[in-house]
Amino acid sequence: MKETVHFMISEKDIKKRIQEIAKKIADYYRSKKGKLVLVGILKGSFIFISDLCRKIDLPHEIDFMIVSSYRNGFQSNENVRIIKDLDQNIRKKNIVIVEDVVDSGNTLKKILRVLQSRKPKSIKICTLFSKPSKREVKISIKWIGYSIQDRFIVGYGIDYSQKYRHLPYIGYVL
Ligand SMILES: O=P(O)(O)OC[C@H]1O[C@H](OP(=O)(O)OP(=O)(O)O)[C@H](O)[C@@H]1O
Ligand code: HPA
Ligand SMILES: [Mg+2]
Repeated sequence: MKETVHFMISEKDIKKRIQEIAKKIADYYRSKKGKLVLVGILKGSFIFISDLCRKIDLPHEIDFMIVSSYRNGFQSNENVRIIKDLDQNIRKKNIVIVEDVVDSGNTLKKILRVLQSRKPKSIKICTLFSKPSKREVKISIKWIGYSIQDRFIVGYGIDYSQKYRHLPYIGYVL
């Protein structure tokens, strides 16, 4: 049977929340030394990072990584592969990893291990959604848009089997 999408968060609410997070990020880095680089994890973060970066009132650069985890249906596991790496050297830079959803934490654990080894000045994580009840590894997240219960969300860049990324609001599938 085909899944159905139920409404969860409006476009207007997301925009407002992103404005708040962007201000917190700008305030945090304003007096810090070192270049600021936002690293979007594709594909899920493509809309979030586009909206977020335009609200961060500080000079910064944007880069992307593509990682793939082997999934069976709704579940990810610990095998995460880098498909596209960063284009730049991040040594001595301040890195903000921008994610759409942190679920088990396995994707971020792998990315953090790889990026830490390149000796950036700092690495912080910003995610629009976090599902604490699904966590399998401990990940420290500096900025969280929404902490949510265990629902499979879609829209605003986030997919179910590559569908629904284009929805301007957040829904969940059942
Ligand atoms: O915390 P985890 O359990 O690792 O899950 C979170 C990751 O899973 C999703 O990406 P996915 O690998 O589905 O690819 P996508 O971003 O291209 O949709 C999401 O965008 C996160 O990157
Ligand atoms: O809730 C979710 N939706 C889509 N992809 C995901 N990957 C981890 N959690 C989710
Ligand atoms: Mg992703």
